[in-house]
Amino acid sequence: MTILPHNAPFTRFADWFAEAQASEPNDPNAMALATADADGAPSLRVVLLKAWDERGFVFYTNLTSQKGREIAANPRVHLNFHWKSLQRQVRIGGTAALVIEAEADAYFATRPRESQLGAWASLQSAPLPDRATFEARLADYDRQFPDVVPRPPHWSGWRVMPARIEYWQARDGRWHEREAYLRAGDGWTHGLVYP
Ligand SMILES: Cc1cc2nc3c(=O)[nH]c(=O)nc-3n(C[C@H](O)[C@H](O)[C@H](O)COP(=O)(O)O)c2cc1C
Ligand code: PXP
Repeated sequence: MTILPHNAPFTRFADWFAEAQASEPNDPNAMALATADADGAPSLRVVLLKAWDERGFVFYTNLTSQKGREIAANPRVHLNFHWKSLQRQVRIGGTAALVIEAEADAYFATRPRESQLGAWASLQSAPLPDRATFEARLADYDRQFPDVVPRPPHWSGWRVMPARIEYWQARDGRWHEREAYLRAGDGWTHGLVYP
């Protein structure tokens, strides 16, 4: 079995992501994120990819949200990009780890003020009695932070460190091409998969 170098699956991601950024009309960085609760029940939602390199794929969220609590208890997650106009899918299975504080601070500082206030005001995934309650909380934080809005301690990034990456390209007759990379020590093994 051939062990490929550490960057092998990422050069393909760079190419496909660049093509998606050029061709997808909306949110080419949107990816479905699957988590599982303590009983193994899955849940799935879309998040935005905000950084990626050979270490992994980063998104930001509220750490007390459903996904945040599930990942803290079980860091095994799955990501899925579906670039419809390119008829491509990328599946990434791996383990999530929090980014370092400085990385989260730096990203949070780039967000629009409204989004920063939302990160404070939203008790993400908790029941909301009515919209006015959320708006009152937004106004409270707007007063509390008249200048710079600091990153809330409950808001940060997760980096999904991949163990398996699969590239899927649609072909006529559903004779699709699937190519999977599996982590093997410092490198990767690689092979085709029936469609
Ligand atoms: C295109 C799109 C991008 C989104 N990006 C994020 C994101 O990066 N982070 C986030 O916390 N929620 C994002 N959301 C909202 C999530 O899908 C979800 O509603 C929210 O995070 C609560 O999920 P949870 O209750 O499973 O934790 C996005 C939704 C859409 C449709
Ligand atoms: N948090 C929430 C609640 C979002 O809805 C999104 C994007 O829809 C994000 C975070 C991540 O994107 P951004 O940092 O660009 O707001």
